[in-house]
Amino acid sequence: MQLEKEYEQEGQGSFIYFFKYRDKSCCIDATNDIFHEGRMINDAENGDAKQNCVMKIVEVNQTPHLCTFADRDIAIGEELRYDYGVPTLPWRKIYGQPGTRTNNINTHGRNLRTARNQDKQPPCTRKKSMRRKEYFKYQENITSSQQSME
Ligand SMILES: C[S@@+](CC[C@H](N)C(=O)[O-])C[C@H]1O[C@@H](n2cnc3c(N)ncnc32)[C@H](O)[C@@H]1O
Repeated sequence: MQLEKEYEQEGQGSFIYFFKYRDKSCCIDATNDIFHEGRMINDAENGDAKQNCVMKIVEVNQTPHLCTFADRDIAIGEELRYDYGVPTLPWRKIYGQPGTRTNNINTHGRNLRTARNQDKQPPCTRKKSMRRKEYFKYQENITSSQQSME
């Protein structure tokens, strides 16, 4: 929680996923993760037409993994969204969609400033941080190595 506040103060946005696993409270901090695209998935409340994924904890070799599953057909170019499970998220108030449900698995995002910025710009077109530039470079490398294998 302390770390989350620090990130918030630094304007990093929120990439911490809280969940319960075998009766323990756990969290995965993807703030400095540049490789896993799951960290880019946005929030939409269950029942909202924009919600198209669910996040599940899948145990593999006694280690919990966060896995995202589509829960309906998703069109090409459609933004992925699952229910973060927190009724009080600031953007839900901004958009006049006060949360009424919770799946009780995480508490992403309390960054009102970021949420307001995102209201103005699509999620992936915000000013790129160094981490994100590195990520795109990584993606380019993968694509070019795939092409050279073909
Ligand atoms: C796990 S990140 C998702 C990726 C983020 N959209 C990005 O581009 O870096 C969580 C942050 O995304 C933003 N966010 C997620 N869902 C949102 C929504 N429905 N409306 C506005 N902002 C949202 C909030 O700033 C939140 O702290």
